[in-house]
Amino acid sequence: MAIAAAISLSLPLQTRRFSVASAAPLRSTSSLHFDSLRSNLSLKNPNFRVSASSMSIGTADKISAASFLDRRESGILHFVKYHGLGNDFILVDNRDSMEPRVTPEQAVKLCDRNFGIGADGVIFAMPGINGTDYTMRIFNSDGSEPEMCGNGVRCFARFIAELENLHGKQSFTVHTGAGLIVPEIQDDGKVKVDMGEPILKASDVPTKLPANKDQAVVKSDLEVDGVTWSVTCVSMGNPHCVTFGTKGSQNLTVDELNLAAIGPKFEHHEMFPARTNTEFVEVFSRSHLKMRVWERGAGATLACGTGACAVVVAAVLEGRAARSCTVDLPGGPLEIEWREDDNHIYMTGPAEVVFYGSVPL
Ligand SMILES: N[C@@H](CCC[C@H](N)C(=O)O)C(=O)O
Repeated sequence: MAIAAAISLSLPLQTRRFSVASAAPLRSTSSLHFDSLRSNLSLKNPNFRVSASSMSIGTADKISAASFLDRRESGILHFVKYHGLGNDFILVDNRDSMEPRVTPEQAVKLCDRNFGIGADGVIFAMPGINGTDYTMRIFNSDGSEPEMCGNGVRCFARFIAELENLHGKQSFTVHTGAGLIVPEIQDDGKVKVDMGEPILKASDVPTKLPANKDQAVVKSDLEVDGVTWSVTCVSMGNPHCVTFGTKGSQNLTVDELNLAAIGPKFEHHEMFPARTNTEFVEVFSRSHLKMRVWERGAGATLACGTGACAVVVAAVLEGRAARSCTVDLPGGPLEIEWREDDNHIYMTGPAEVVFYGSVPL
């Protein structure tokens, strides 16, 4: 279900007033509709206020995504907010330029859940390079720029399908900091993504932990705050540290973890020169895993696509799971397959519109 909002924005500091009726995704039939949501919103205005007077179920007006985003008033950013299993992003149509329309500092403000739109990151749809159809760039909610985002690229695929007539084509190529990524929109609306090959060489992850299996770091000891964790390091273009628990312990119960306390200690650990995303994993069976994630640059999120891929790679390398798994995340499940024939990882999951909106920059 998509949530569509009718948003009235008044901009007291700039004495500008306009209203935006946000649109449902073109293919949606009915949606949760925020009626009379009125807000005073300005990213330049620290006194950001929102109040909702009523909420009802209804069929949202159908506005073309392309025409909505095509408005080019200067100083105004039109965006669509999407989520993939609760990992949420502000999608920006940047197809006319290789220069992001939002700076890292503005991204931090836009992502703020109290004073901004609220998101885990800002994603830019840009012209393709090196023969690809598109380029995807992303800023984390702390303003840093990661190489890749798995849930983000599923949202990106749905965003492109809304913006452009793909002439029945369901798949296209995307250049990212992690190389070539190929999403494919399935008939059920889910997106299956060829995420490429995992990188296991320690110095390329990167981690300073010494390699202990070929060039990889598998089931290695990592001391965090006086506790020895057992970790496997995997890059999906971006770095991941995967743990199934502390050294010699039984299966982890991930719901019991104090993620906010332990997560930052992994993220900023001296063994990870580019910081790291960290996945804490519980094994239900050889094809069913559960994880919680602390993301580099975003903190605890409801899902991480690259993280789920890294988890399956680590589980296979540690002999805990088969190559095809369902990975449960706080926001829902992802299907992950690490194929033996091409060494590529395939991730399948949903991507949904949350709302359309506009903000002054
Ligand atoms: N949530 C994303 C990963 C986003 C990037 C990450 N925070 C990083 O800095 O590497 C996903 O779904 O993969």
